[in-house]
Amino acid sequence: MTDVIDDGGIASPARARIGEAVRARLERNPMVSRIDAPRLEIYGRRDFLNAEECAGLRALIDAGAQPSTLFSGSANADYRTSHSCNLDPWDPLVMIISDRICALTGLPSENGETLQGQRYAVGQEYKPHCDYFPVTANYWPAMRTTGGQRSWTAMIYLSAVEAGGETHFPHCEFMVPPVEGMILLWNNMKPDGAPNPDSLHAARPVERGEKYVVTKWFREKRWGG
Ligand SMILES: O=C(O)CCC(=O)C(=O)O
Ligand SMILES: [Fe+2]
Repeated sequence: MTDVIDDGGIASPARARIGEAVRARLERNPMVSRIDAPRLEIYGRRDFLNAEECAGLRALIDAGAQPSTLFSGSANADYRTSHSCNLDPWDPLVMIISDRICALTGLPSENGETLQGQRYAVGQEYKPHCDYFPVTANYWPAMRTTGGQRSWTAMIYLSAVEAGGETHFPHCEFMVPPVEGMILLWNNMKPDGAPNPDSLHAARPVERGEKYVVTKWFREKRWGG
């Protein structure tokens, strides 16, 4: 590829400002804890959703779940073996939860992609990946003009898992076991606004039980262009 425009792969004052604003807001919130990882900005908050809200979202996922695809649309035979679906953005519960995530982070709702639901059965996993877009990918030109790079990820665990199913950050040497109702928030960018390779993460295989999550990815600009 000769004409890659690498404005999504390098430092960016605009993306740095997004990181700074969210970080400042989360640091002020007494319900939110920073996870101690020197090279990654990552925060957690328990009881972000109550049991009824988790059950409601699990039912929406059960109703819509299809075998997961990868963003690239490539075959995902063993890379992302979960079932997933985009949740209806006009569903009242989805609207409430999306608004709550925006209020927690301070990020504009128009920058947020549709909430995506995911369900992992025993043995299913999502192998190590970064949520930001590689600028060398064939889909980057389209992403550039429809909101640009992904900045923060917000992910909520909707079920406890009896064994396995942790979200693992291998470069940071920690993993988070699912806790029903807990939200995890991390910045896919470094403080200077360049993609952070240390945000690499995986969903470890579920060993016992069933894992449900919803994920919301925030673009640096309005999603959809
Ligand atoms: O299920 C998890 O723990 C991680 C999910 C994830 O990485 C994603 O949806 O991008
Ligand atoms: Fe991810």
